[in-house]
Amino acid sequence: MTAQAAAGLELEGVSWTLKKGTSPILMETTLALNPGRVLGIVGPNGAGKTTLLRLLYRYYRPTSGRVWLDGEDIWRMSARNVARKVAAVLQEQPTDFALTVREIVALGRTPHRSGLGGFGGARDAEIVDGALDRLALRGFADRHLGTLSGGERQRVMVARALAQEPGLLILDEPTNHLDIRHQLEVLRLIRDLPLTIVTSLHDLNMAAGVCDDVLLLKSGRTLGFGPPHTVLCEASVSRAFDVDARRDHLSLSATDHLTFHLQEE
Ligand SMILES: Nc1ncnc2c1ncn2[C@@H]1O[C@H](COP(=O)(O)OP(=O)(O)OP(=O)(O)O)[C@@H](O)[C@H]1O
Repeated sequence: MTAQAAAGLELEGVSWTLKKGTSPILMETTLALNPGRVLGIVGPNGAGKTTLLRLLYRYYRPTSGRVWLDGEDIWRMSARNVARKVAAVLQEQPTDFALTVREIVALGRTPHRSGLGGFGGARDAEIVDGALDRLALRGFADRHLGTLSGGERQRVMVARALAQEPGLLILDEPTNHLDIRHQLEVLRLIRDLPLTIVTSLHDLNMAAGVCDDVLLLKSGRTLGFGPPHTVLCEASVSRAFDVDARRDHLSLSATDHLTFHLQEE
């Protein structure tokens, strides 16, 4: 259903400082992501994950460095063009509780409408229905958002982002509030969508299972960037989270699995 091609993303020495004279919340970060890749941002509380995501959807302007989207500096693009290319699903829940699920998902079409109002017509309706189907929300289409559970609302926000037909999808902890089955479904969706995706994740095993690349942050500093099996090694994870991390190979599922233990005094 995505009409737009996946976007290429590049960060070139991007840092962010709240106020002059204070230490950066995100230190200079450089990375490149080819179209269609899934990048996981991981790290302990306060590491700078949300800050980095905010820099990607043009909510924060970098203090230094640039964010390039398909070779264009996002601060040289119009806000509308960024909104056409980048969709974000954030932690904060919306307050549009009086709108129906279909109305919320249809809001995803807003950046693509031209002129004043401009009803979307048949194509918009088709895209909205496609997004509702993808998140198994057809049965909820006429319910008011305020009557939905936290997990159902989370799925509505993902559907709205898909209706936006972005080239880059930003997800802040997308599995929060979701039960195991819906977590697995969202992870499968992340793997299957032909989009470039940047997602913060607390669960490192999940990150290893779904991401092509991982960025490991601690106190705003990059501890590693690359494929999960390289970045999420025992030494780096132990250092980042101040724990003893152990990586075991599970022979039945042929996957690696991290477990964590408090360091001995
Ligand atoms: N606007 C702000 N004013 C003051 N401090 C801020 C602001 N934004 C971020 N910070 C601080 O910067 C650090 C990084 O915050 P950020 O929300 O990016 O971390 P995070 O990795 O997403 O954390 P968590 O896993 O707890 O959600 C934190 O110590 C936070 O308190």
